[in-house]
Amino acid sequence: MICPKRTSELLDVHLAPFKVKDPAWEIGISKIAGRGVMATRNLKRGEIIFQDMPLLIGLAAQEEDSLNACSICLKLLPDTRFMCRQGCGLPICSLCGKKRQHKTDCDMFKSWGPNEPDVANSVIIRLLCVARAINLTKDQRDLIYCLQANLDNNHRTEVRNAAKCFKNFPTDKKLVEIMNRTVAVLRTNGFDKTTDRCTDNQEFSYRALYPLFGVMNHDCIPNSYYTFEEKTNNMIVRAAVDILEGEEITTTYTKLFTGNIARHLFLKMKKGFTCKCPRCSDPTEKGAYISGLYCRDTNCSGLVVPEITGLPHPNWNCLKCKQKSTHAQMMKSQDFASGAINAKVNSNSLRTLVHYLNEKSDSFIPSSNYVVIDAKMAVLTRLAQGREDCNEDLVSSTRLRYSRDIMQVMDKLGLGDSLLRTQLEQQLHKEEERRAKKQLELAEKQRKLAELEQKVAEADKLLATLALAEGAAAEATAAATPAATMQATPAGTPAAEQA
Ligand SMILES: C[S@@+](CC[C@H](N)C(=O)[O-])C[C@H]1O[C@@H](n2cnc3c(N)ncnc32)[C@H](O)[C@@H]1O
Repeated sequence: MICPKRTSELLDVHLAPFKVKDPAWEIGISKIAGRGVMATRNLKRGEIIFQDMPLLIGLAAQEEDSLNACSICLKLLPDTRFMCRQGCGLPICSLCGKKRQHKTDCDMFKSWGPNEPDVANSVIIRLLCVARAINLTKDQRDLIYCLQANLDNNHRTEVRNAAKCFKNFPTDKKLVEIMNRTVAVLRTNGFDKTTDRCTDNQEFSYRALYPLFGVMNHDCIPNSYYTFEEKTNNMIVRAAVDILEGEEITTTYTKLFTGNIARHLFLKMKKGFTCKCPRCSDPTEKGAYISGLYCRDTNCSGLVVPEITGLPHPNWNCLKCKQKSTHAQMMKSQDFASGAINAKVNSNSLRTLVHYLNEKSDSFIPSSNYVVIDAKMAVLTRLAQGREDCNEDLVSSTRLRYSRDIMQVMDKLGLGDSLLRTQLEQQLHKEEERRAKKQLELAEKQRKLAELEQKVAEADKLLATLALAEGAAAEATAAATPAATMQATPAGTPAAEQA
């Protein structure tokens, strides 16, 4: 492990633009693993702990990504004529084509001679983030070397494959070593294909190295969360809960709503370690039962959860009847449920999906299971994009119900603040406001109706009084008419008709 002091010195240089008198963090020896980021004072939930900026950033350009995105601003471009005309093999927008960073990238790749410079090649575009390490300053390069690099047999493959796409790829051992090391550092500490960010529903697909963030260790219930500044891509890390002075500041490397086994496998395979946090040591995951499935015994209504063994295929136990099941048996149930729900998630009808989740899925999978949570998240995302085939009442009740369901899971897990919680709270708030406004409008309508009804009643009363008065007047007139007049009227013709 490189000493925390040297790491701090290099980080100070990197983070000079954000220098503050009394930083809330320092690099220290971690109880979790190697170095870690520690709180230098008590921190309140929501407080900014630090800002970080990318030392390296570039398009992820993975196979499933569209390649027509600018290699500088990372924004999606029209899907024709987006390649640089200078022959470097990089996609670029008209604004960024004039920037210094592009000139540096373009000169470097041009000198390597891409085989087909006019054709977007994912291997070349993906390499850019790594190759940019060559043009960093010595301090910046030292910082890369200072970060942990999990070296496996595969870490040289990326550069080896990229070399085949150029005519004059560097053979200088030092340059190739810098790139190979950068690949390993990016894999250990970086982001790849982040799905955390999107603008106008367009997902950013980039890989990046945020060095201070790279020193943060993982916890399945992290005590911090991050957001990004749109224009600069800078990262802002905040306290998710109150943090005490001296406590380690942790982040999560995995999705939060995955079960113990899936997280264990991901961390083992991708990050090379086994997490021993309290959530990973609790078969119920703090009572959230995210991996929970129904007992295979049809007479038992218990939930079955995996044993904590650290093995990828543990046995499962029913918490009620204590019956044991094999991993393969429980995976059959999970696969069946995942298949059924995902088929509905991928179908076109949002109404059908909501109906399925509300009325059907509970009969074969507990609502706490991650596949149900994922499906509810998918519904909320689709609702945020438009109403689709749902009427206003269904949209409103679904938003309220699913946001509350997901927040309940977060509370059970003990998750503090996060971007997701903020978004859910905003949705709930908006929905509650909308409902309150609708109720006010309804009350106003009822008030007006009551007012009208009262007016009608008063009018009726007035008419009745008038009618009475007219009747009385007619009677009085009749009574006052002299007998002579009556006699002068021809026989059989009422006086009124005459008039
Ligand atoms: C991004 S680095 C974290 C900083 C690292 N501790 C250091 O000294 O530079 C990621 C590596 O730290 C270790 N690590 C992080 N979180 C861990 C955890 N919860 N349990 C065990 N090892 C962990 C693993 O070796 C992982 O590959």
